[in-house]
Amino acid sequence: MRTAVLLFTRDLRLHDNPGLDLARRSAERVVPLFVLHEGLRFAVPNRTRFLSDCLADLRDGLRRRGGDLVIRRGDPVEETIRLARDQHAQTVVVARDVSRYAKRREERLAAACAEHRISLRTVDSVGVVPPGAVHPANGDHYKVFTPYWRAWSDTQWRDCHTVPRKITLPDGIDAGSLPAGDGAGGGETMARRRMSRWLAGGIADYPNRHDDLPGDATSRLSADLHFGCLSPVELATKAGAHEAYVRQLCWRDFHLQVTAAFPDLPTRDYRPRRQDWVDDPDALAAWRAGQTGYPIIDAGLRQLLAEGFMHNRARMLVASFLTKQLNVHWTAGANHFFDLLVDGDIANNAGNWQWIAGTGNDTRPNRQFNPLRQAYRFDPDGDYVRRYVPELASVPGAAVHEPWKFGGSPGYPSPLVAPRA
Ligand SMILES: Cc1cc2nc3c(=O)[nH]c(=O)nc-3n(C[C@H](O)[C@H](O)[C@H](O)COP(=O)(O)OP(=O)(O)OC[C@H]3O[C@@H](n4cnc5c(N)ncnc54)[C@H](O)[C@@H]3O)c2cc1C
Repeated sequence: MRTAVLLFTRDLRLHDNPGLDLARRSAERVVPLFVLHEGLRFAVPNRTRFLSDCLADLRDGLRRRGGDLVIRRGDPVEETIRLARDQHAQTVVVARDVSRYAKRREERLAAACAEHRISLRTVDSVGVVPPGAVHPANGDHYKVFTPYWRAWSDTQWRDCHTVPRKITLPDGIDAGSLPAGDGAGGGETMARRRMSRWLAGGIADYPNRHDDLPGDATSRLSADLHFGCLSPVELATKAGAHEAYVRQLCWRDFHLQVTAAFPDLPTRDYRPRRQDWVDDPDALAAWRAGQTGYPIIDAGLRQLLAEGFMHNRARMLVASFLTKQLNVHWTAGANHFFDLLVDGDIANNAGNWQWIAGTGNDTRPNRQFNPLRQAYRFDPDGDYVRRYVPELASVPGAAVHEPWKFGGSPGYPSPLVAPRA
């Protein structure tokens, strides 16, 4: 009987999983494996808690189908090869990914598999359209979103794979212990519930409400997509005619294909256009703590501290404030986001930070968001600010956006830089 080891990475689902489908087609016995690579920069508490839930849920789903999720700790390549050799596996399956870490893992896996005469098979599962599948005539990736969106919209998406009814694991494998979880809401089961609710409700209002800061009317599926608890192909297919929403999934693919072509995106300017960066540790510390004296900025940053999430509009405002008003380098802000976001994602985080900072794929690199105008527009009654900035909770209405106009509020700082109308 043939055996395949399926190395799960961030495709933690049974529905529409190309790796699982390929492993089952290439062998009668499948060893689903996840390797906890502890000490990685990626492994911050907010994400490891969510990941623990994802793994527990995946194990449950695999067990219900006769299989299991084998957990190992250590280097993913060494552990995969060790298990493949112990089980006399002929095949290892893994999903391709775009970060430098993932590419290096795949290269090392390919070398180790070749050394041990194991066949390595790779699949695409990270985006709707695989990175590199569409590219302009004169280059390997799209540098600007709109032409990418046109090309992306013209592609035929693959069909979704069905969920396997049965998975056969070789006998006698030690499944290993799950990391401790504490109910952070991760995992395919919860993700699919969130997706169903979203498709049946909120998505219809997305074009009108996606920027409604207090309304919190976006899908909140970013962490599910990041960990692959949801298939982006399935979500995009089901979202169908809701173009405004599908376009956001295309933005996700856009940053994936930029990162695939420029894996230094999280550390190096994509377009080194700016020399005016300022080293200001005090301003950076105030920004991180949500103590800038600009209520709309502080509300966003405090949402991040409290929830490990921030509304997209607030992400844009706080990033613009740091990089265009304080002139602090975008990597400082991106690192802070990456430390806290449950959906923290190399491609999306770096791609968006560079877009805002004017060093990335923006066609208008000098764009600045005026925090006051944006506050009145997207939080017209001040509810978002009052929710996250308790020092201002008793200030009624939109007056909350300019506390300096009524002499300030006890315990709330004055603005770090002079307000502009
Ligand atoms: C400075 C900054 C940093 C960001 N960092 C991240 C990050 O680390 N991880 C992350 O997933 N998103 C990031 N985003 C993009 C976006 O803010 C989040 O994806 C979104 O807020 C998640 O909420 P949602 O799932 O309710 O989004 P929805 O509005 O419901 O959008 C649906 C999905 O589309 C994708 N999407 C939406 N907006 C964008 C965008 N601008 N770029 C790429 N994909 C998008 C996401 O996968 C999202 O889940 C960042 C944006 C900015 C401005």
